[in-house]
Amino acid sequence: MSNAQQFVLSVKGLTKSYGATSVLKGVDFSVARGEVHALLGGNGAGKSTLIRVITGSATKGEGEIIFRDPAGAARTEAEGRRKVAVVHQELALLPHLTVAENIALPHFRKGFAPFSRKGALRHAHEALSMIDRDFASASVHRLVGDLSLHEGQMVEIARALSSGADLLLLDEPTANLTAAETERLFSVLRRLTRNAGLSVVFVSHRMREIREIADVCTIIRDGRTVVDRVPTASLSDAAIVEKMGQLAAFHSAEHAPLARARVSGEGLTVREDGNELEFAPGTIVGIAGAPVGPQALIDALVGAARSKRWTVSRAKWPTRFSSPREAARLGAGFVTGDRSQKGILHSLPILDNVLASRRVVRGSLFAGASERIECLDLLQALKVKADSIWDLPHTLSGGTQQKLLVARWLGVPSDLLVLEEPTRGVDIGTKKEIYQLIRQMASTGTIIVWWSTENVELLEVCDRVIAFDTEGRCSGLIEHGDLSEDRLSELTGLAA
Ligand SMILES: Nc1ncnc2c1ncn2[C@@H]1O[C@H](COP(=O)(O)OP(=O)(O)OP(=O)(O)O)[C@@H](O)[C@H]1O
Repeated sequence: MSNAQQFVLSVKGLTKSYGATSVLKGVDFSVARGEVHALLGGNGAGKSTLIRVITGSATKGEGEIIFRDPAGAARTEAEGRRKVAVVHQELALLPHLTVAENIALPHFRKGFAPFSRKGALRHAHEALSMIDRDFASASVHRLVGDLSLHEGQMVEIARALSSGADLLLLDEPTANLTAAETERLFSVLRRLTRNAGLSVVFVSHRMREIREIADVCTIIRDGRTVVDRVPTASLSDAAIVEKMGQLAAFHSAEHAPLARARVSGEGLTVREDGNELEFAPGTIVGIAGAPVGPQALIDALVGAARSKRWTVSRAKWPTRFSSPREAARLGAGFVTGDRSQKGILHSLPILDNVLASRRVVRGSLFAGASERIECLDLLQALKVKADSIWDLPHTLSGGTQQKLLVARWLGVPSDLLVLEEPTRGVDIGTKKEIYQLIRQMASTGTIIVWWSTENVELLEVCDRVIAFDTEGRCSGLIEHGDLSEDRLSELTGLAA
């Protein structure tokens, strides 16, 4: 078999434009059988667009896409695409169907195979058990619409893993997973690539995960391939960031001091049965652990709680906010981790997306000329490149949409800002800049509550971390000096 025939996928000179915007300008990308291949690049570089063109959900411009079977023979594009499974950045599940139906349905789409409920249940159970046996037993009958974002992500991954595809395209699959789930996913990927010859394309901005799982990498920058199939181990972090065009941002923020001057003012106390936590003004408080515990606390802090588990205590604040709107108006801001369903206003332009929280806080409804300037300043602070502030958010890449959610709260005077995975999908350079912007907010007295599934991020950013165990109980409070990944794993019950 020639070298080229070992590639399950070869893309050559691929171009793609949206109207006048040229997004892919001649991309080369080859994936060999049995490898995990990291597809890297800054926000807006063209990674998701490349995936969409490969899977056929977007049309291509120039160039060729060749799929090959295990014997090295070329397949037609239609045949090749049938052997590709994809996990997109945003969930693509059918909310009115059960978990089992969502996982099994693609297997019943060919020919006249009748749908078998029993077969679907068995198939879904086996698929989910690859990542989490307990979750498999507890979830197969549930409606997808009732799942949390994190649970939905597991279903989506299980569906791809069990699809029988030759090639898996995973676009930031670990964004909503805990460290333990990510580890389990990685061990399944290792097994399937080694034993079954599966090929995996892994898109991520998490350097540690890239190094842990990917044998080779390709880097795209501004729609062109700048690094083509290079062993990941042969490139340092700085070299990767440099190739992505972000070295300046990476270095300028890398050594930012954590220490901030003490801020005077009123803090915040939260209570549940037997627990009392005090948040001093200007502190960055991390939250770690499986979602059930952090979610209950966050819901109470932002006025979204259904249960009465946590109460909040601060002058002029009620013990329980009646709604997120009341919380925002009283000075409690929130960046949701569910970008697509709860964050982005899909039918409103970028301008309204950026100014949404200001409008709620100020009670204003109309965009004036000053708002446009404010919006452009905020976009500049986060280096958002948009053709026009009147464009809809779907014209922006996933990481860039995430920046809009963070921009919403920059400069809004808040006593508390709650962030759920605020750097989800954000590239390495911009991540560092967001850390800096949030530190600046903390230095003006805002209490920051930062939930992340990425332990290294908690270590880098937070003054203290509240840990929750897998049952959702508060299991400890760790000060910055005592923070370590081992300590976090111990208290959360999740492997680092
Ligand atoms: N439907 C669209 N119309 C116009 N421009 C688009 C559209 N979809 C994507 N783009 C543009 O294409 C470029 C590449 O976007 P893409 O989503 O492929 O980037 P990415 O590398 O996946 O980024 P990220 O890391 O943020 O997910 C961006 O500049 C984006 O604004």
